[in-house]
Amino acid sequence: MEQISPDTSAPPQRLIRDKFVDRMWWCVCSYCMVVIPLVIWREAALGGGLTRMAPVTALSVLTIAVTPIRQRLPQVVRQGLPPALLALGGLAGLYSYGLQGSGMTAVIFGSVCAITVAPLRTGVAAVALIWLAVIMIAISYVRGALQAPFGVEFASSAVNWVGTVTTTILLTVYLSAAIADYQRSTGLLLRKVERQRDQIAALANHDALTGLPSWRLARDRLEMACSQAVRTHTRVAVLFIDLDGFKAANDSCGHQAGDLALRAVAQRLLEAVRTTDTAARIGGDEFLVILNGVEAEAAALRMAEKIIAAIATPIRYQERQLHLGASVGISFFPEHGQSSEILLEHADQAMYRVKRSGKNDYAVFHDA
Ligand SMILES: Nc1nc2c(ncn2[C@@H]2O[C@H](COP(=O)(O)OP(=O)(O)OP(=O)(O)O)[C@@H](O)[C@H]2O)c(=O)[nH]1
Repeated sequence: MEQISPDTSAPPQRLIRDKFVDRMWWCVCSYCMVVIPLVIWREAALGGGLTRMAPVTALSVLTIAVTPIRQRLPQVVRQGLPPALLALGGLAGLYSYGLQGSGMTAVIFGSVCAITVAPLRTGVAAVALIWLAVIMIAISYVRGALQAPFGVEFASSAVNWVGTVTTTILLTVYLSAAIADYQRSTGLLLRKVERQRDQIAALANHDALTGLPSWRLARDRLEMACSQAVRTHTRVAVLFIDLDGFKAANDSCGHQAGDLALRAVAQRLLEAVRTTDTAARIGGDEFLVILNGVEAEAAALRMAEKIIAAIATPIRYQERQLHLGASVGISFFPEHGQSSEILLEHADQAMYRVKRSGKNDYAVFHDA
């Protein structure tokens, strides 16, 4: 799996943009290496020297020269030079040869680069200026104020076509690769963000120690179970389980033993309930079981007995045995409440009744 970057100090968007700028730099550098001899060739063929393209040729030479030290250039220069060079070269080409050179290609790619690397407003302003210049050049040609220095004869010559086709292919290949890479990196970043979002959601919805759903997720499941029970004319049972003797086990054997006991209880609850039911940890030594589609109260009571028996089985910790019990309070939807909060509160009250009357047993909520 490709890493976006090992450097975690810089924001990922900047790392992706820096990578794109570097690819773009190589693209422009190779373009310059091909364009300089082609321009010289073309200008020599026309017999006009380097007069028209001289400033762009000089800028191209400068770009090639500073390529080895591009990382040390100020960020604004590193990001701005390649699109500026493409756009200026393109405009100079359009100005000099009209549509008979590869000027338009360079202008288009220069605009794409400017809008990709610059902040939105600057990019839009730069592209607007570039295209204003294109329109002015076009109007000058249409009105006859500007004329290409060669006629049909040169336009159909090998020199002109080799120059136009080569530079267009070069720009297309390099910039397409750079843009594809940019998109891939952005996709990777998005997937990373999605994974982290899922992890955060999982952490919020699950208890870190036991892996059981937290109250947050259990509440959603309880609400769904209640809606389903209304449709199927069944009931939902909420079993509030508080461990007995947990503090003593924790105090005598240590916190690690307590953690192990909590994980063991979670495992036993999962084994006791159906996969369609929910076992959750909602507090220190408090668990919740939600039974869906309960048809008769007796089924929930049998489940309470099963859970009490499962938790009563001693838990082995090193050379010792941890003995726990469970006090279980039960409430039913719809008769004991319409909302998840009320159902939980009533199951809690029933559980306290068990605690007060000797623990390790179950009781169903009643109003009295
Ligand atoms: N090891 C461990 N202990 C915890 C954790 N969360 C809460 N506790 C401890 O669990 C204990 C819960 O106390 P009580 O509810 O009074 O325990 P109890 O002995 O079962 O008492 P009753 O509920 O009155 O029967 C406290 O000592 C908490 O410190 C945890 O994640 N790990």
